[in-house]
Amino acid sequence: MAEKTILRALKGEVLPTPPIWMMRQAGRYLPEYKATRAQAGDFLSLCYNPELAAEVTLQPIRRYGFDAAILFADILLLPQALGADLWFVTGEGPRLSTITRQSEFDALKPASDVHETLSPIYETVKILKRELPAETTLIGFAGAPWTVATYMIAGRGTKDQGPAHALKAENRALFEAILERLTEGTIEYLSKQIEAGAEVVKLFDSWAGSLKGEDFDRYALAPAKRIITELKARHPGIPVIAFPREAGEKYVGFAKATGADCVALDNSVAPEWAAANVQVDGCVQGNLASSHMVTGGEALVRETREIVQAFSKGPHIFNLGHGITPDADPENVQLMIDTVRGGA
Ligand SMILES: O=C(O)CCc1c2[nH]c(c1CC(=O)O)Cc1[nH]c(c(CC(=O)O)c1CCC(=O)O)Cc1[nH]c(c(CC(=O)O)c1CCC(=O)O)Cc1[nH]c(c(CCC(=O)O)c1CC(=O)O)C2
Repeated sequence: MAEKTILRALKGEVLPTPPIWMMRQAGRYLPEYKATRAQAGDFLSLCYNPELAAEVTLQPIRRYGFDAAILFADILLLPQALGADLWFVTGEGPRLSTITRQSEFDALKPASDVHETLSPIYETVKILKRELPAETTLIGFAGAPWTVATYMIAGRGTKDQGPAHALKAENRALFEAILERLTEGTIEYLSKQIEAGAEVVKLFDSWAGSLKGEDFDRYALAPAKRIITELKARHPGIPVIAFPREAGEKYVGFAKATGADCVALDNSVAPEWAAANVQVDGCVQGNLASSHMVTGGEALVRETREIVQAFSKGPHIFNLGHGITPDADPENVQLMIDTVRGGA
C-alpha cells in the first residue's frame, strides 16, 4: 500500500493536495459525540472507556474521511496519573488539586508509575489500530510540561497562567521539579502510546506563548527537545509534531532546535511569513482560525485557499490554528475539507 499522506508530508514530501485533520475533531460540535458522551456518563469516564473512546475517535473519520485520527484523550490525564485529583465542572472545564508546596510535590508518584492509570488509553490505541481505515494515520498526543504544569499549579485553566509564573518567580526549584516530573512522565506516556500503535505523536504546548525570551527557551523549547530526543532514541522513525502555540517569532528554528519533524502553527502568524521562515526547515501544520468553523461562508473558503496556496511549495498538513469549538457547525468542516481537496 502507498505510504499514508500524513507520513509522507512529515517526511518532507510536497504533496499536490495537503493531507488534513482537525484538532478536537472528536468533540462536542458533533451530535454523535454528544450521544456517546451521554452513554459514557461523563468526560473522564469516556476517556477511560477504550471501546467508547475508540468510537468517538472514529466518528469524524467516518463522517469526513480525515487523513488522521487523533486519539481521544486529554492532556490532563497525565497529572491525574501522577496523583493529582482531576474533575470537570460541566460548562466550566477542568479542576485539579493544586501544587504550590514541596510537600504536595513530594506526594506525587514517580513517572514510572503512570501506566496503571493510563493503561485504558493504550487499549484505545490498540482498538484504533484494528478499526481505522488503512489510509488513516493514528496520532497520539500529550500536553507539554509547561502547559500541563500551568494546570497542576493553578488547579484550573487560567487566562494568563499567573499562578505558574508566580511559582516560577518565588520557588524556582519547586517549579523546575514539577516540569522535570512532567517531562519524565510525558516521555513514558507517549512512548507507551507508540508501543500500542500510535504512528505519530503531537506535543501540545498550548500556553507556550505565555513564556517570553529565555523562559521560552528554558521551559518550552528545552523540555520539547528532551522529550523528542528520548522518543527518537526509543522509537526511531516515529515522527513528532510540536505545537508551541503562539510562539510567534520563536517558531523560527524550533524544529531544528528540538528535532521535531513538524511545527504546528496557530493562526496568529501569517501563512506567507511561516512559509518563508518556518516551512524552510520542514513540515508545517495549520493554520486556519477555528472561528471559521462557526461562521463559514465565503471567508472560510478564501482563508482556506490562501493557506493552501501559501504552503504549497513545501510539506504541509492542513489543520486549524487551535481546536474546533463546541459551537461550530459540522457543515463548515465539510466546506473546509471540500475547499482543500477540491484543488483550492
Ligand atoms: O484551559 C481550559 O479552559 C481547559 C481546556 C480543557 C482541556 N480539556 C478539556 C477542556 C475544557 C473544554 O475544552 O471545554 C475537556 C475536553 N478535552 C477534550 C474534549 C472534547 C471536546 O473538545 O469537545 C473536552 C470537552 C469534554 C466534554 O465536555 O465533553 C478532548 C481533547 N483534549 C485535547 C485534545 C487534542 C486535540 O486538541 O485534538 C482533544 C481531542 C481529542 C480528539 O479529537 O480525539 C487536548 C487538550 N485538552 C486541554 C487542552 C488545553 C488547553 C486548551 O483547551 O487550549 C488541550 C490542548 C489544546 O486543546 O490546545 C485541557
